[in-house]
Amino acid sequence: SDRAALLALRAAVGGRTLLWNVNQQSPCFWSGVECDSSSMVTALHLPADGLTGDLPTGILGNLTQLRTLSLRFNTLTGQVPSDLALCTNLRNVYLQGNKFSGQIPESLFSLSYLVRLNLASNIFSGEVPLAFNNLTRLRTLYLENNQLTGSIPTDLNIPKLQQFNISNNQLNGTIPKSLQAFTTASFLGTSLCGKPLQFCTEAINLPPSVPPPDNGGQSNGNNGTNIDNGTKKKLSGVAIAGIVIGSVIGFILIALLLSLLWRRIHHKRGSKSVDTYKHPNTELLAVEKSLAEAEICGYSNGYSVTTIAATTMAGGGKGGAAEASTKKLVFFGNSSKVFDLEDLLRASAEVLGRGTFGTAYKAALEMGTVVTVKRLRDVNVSAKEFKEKMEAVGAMDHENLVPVRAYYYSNDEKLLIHDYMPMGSLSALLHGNKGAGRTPLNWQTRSTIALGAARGLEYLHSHGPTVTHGNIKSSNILLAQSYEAKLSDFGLAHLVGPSSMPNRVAGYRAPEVTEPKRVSHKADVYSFGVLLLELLTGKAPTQSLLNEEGFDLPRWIQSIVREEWSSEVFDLELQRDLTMEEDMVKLLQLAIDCTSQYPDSRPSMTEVRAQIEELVRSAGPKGQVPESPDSSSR
Ligand SMILES: Nc1ncnc2c1ncn2[C@@H]1O[C@H](COP(=O)(O)OP(=O)(O)OP(=O)(O)O)[C@@H](O)[C@H]1O
Repeated sequence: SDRAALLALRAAVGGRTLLWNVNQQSPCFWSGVECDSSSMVTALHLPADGLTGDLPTGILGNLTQLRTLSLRFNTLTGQVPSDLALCTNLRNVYLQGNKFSGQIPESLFSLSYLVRLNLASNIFSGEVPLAFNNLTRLRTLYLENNQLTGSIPTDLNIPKLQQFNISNNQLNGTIPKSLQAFTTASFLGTSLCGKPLQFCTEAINLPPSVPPPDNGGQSNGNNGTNIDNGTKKKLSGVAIAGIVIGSVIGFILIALLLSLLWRRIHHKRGSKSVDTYKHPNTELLAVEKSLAEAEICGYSNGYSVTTIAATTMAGGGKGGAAEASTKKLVFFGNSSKVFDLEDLLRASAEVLGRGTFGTAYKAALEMGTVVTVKRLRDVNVSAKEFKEKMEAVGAMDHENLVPVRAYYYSNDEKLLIHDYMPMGSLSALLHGNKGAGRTPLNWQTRSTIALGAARGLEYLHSHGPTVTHGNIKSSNILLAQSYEAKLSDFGLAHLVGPSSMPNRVAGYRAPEVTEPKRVSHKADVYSFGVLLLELLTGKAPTQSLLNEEGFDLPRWIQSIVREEWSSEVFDLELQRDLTMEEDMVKLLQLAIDCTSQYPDSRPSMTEVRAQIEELVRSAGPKGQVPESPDSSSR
């Protein structure tokens, strides 16, 4: 009967647009249809599928196992069919962006499992029913952009409601107590009054016992003015005193700040680069100490600026500058040899950070080229093996990989030269700057980043079962303009010994991986799944270092969503636009599949890439890649 119901639906509203293969006996393979193990339809996702016309009664009610119904952004008209009440398992109903009319359907109020209901941007009219109180599990209710009238019932109380919007309706009266915790954004474009809105007029809240104005025929406005005048006179004295005291305190504070600043500058001039010794990172401390001993050329962005020579060969290493002059940088493939080792050694360099394999520097060459130099440590392989591994790495060429330009090998120094990515890493973007200047990362940006990273990893895997990344994590996803993701550090996991794998990688590592040099495709998929969870939740799996009990992102997600999908898991920046929630839930499900305990249950990167591509394509203006932000605002 599920199959018959779907065919009836297609005949009624989607004859030309739903391209289902009706020769297939099971509807479970039709696009937008999901089934359970007994082939009962559990989800119907037909967003923006060109469905038009009235939805007849007698169709949806047959889908008794339906949990999710998404018909958003079509042109469906008329009333929502009353037999929806028969779909008692419904959790999620997304009907926004259609032309449904009439009262808010009664049929919804018997759906006691309902968690999400989106009726926004339709033509629903009439009053807001008190029967919403029946929906004791409802967490999301969107009713904005309709034609609802009257006031919201004072006794309205939906106990679990977390997301609510009723903006742009013709509502008036007072906001009920149970909704007062929502922000003004939930009530814009209405004539509602009371907390949290600030524009309630006194007249509405005046108790009937307030005595009439004693100026007889004068209007309320005049009365208000009289009261105001009295208050103003009293306040102005207090205000003046406040301004005077405030100014004096302000003046003293500014004077104190200036004197502190003057002392600091004076102190710095007297003792050169004292700050470099304050860095909490011990390796930086050592490097910076050697920099201070060598030659400090300047100080910018809080990082020491010196030359690569000072940090590597000329910094007292056993290899020394003499060895450097006899060795050469080895460039890859078509990379034009625009600089040589001498240029690199003379380049001014900033420490970018210390990673699993060594320290990364940003090096600005005299000719203007900017590159990243990674100074590898704990690489105990022969020159021949190093050369072979590097050649394999250098042969990888894909737009979602950070290009490796060249390498340098001597007994004491191993350097890797990459293109510098000025937009930094995904890790910095997600977890850095949480303050006022932060640019929120919306769904479109996050899904675009996920897609780029998936394509890069799929490309690596396409070179055979032994070619893996081995260290997928957010600091190894670097960003080019337009948030195009590029994987860095590929192939390095095969060069270092187990001792070099610090605990912080553990949050991404698949449970079966015991030897970091042996990471399978499916182990990469696990790490990629953790990365997706990080993108969706905004939480770093590496938090295990800060928390004694550890923070296993996949386990945490599973504990929350086992019963029913919960929007709590999504990063707050994603929760601002829940119109894409359905897609977010799909990506969440994909991430859960990737982080399955058993490698064989995880999808391949080709499947993962294809699914993310589908999500990006269905997001808003078809698959558009977001604009890169103005660099000055970063
Ligand atoms: N090509 C690059 N362009 C811009 N920033 C980079 C580049 N390569 C690395 N970085 C940044 O420099 C810092 C140190 O990088 P590095 O790769 O050494 O360590 P990591 O990514 O934290 O750990 P791991 O060594 O395990 O990959 C990181 O914040 C990284 O994002």
